[in-house]
Amino acid sequence: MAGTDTNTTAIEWAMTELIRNKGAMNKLREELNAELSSPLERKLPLDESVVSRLPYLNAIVKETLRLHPSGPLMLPHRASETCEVMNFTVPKGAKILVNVWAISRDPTVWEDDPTSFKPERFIGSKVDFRGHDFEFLPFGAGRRMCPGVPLATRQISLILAAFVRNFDWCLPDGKDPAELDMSEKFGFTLQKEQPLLLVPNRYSL
Ligand code: HEM
Repeated sequence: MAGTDTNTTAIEWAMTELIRNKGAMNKLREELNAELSSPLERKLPLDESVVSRLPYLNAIVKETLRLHPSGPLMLPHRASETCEVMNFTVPKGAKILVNVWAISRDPTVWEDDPTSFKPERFIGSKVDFRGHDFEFLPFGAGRRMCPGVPLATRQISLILAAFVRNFDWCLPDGKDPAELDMSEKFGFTLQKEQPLLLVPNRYSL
């Protein structure tokens, strides 16, 4: 998959959700202001060492990848042997696609309003995208899992933090965020059908 479309798609969906969910945007801004409060930190550009101190930002990245996994069907796998999975026979050589998109919204696993953007569900939760929690597999699992996880999560987090720390964002022409088109374009990566267009206004404390 590699990391250009995947990362930019994730950032676009995260900003879309933050514009629609003002409470989450404000909470992230509060976390950034509180954590990066020293006069020196306010002046310096963000670096990756801050990411581990920003739990709400981490939760936003996870919640974005839950609702909008950049690789909705992972990459195709092939069964090396015939095997049984939950009473289904998977014949040797079958091509396997894992529907990560559907698993991430499954109401039997994600009980609290699974189609809503709620980063709070990951606060205090041990569910992570390291491939051990099968209800949440935006980067796959096992030997062919995405090797770009550390780079992807740092890049996405840092870019989002810089966007929200330095700018107030709104939609052009006073458009109401509730009316944003959330249609998805299914493909190799899960892009927004209508690209997100936002207007930045400089913000400083
Ligand atoms: C939001 C960001 C990203 C997401 C959601 C993502 C997701 C995925 C997924 C689902 C797979 C298939 C895993 C499987 O089939 O088990 C994959 C494979 C892969 N990804 Fe990523 N990826 C992202 C970013 C990156 C980045 C930044 C890089 C590298 C710089 C990268 C490099 C790769 C490579 C090389 C593979 C193939 C691994 C293999 O087949 O052994 N990805 N990725």
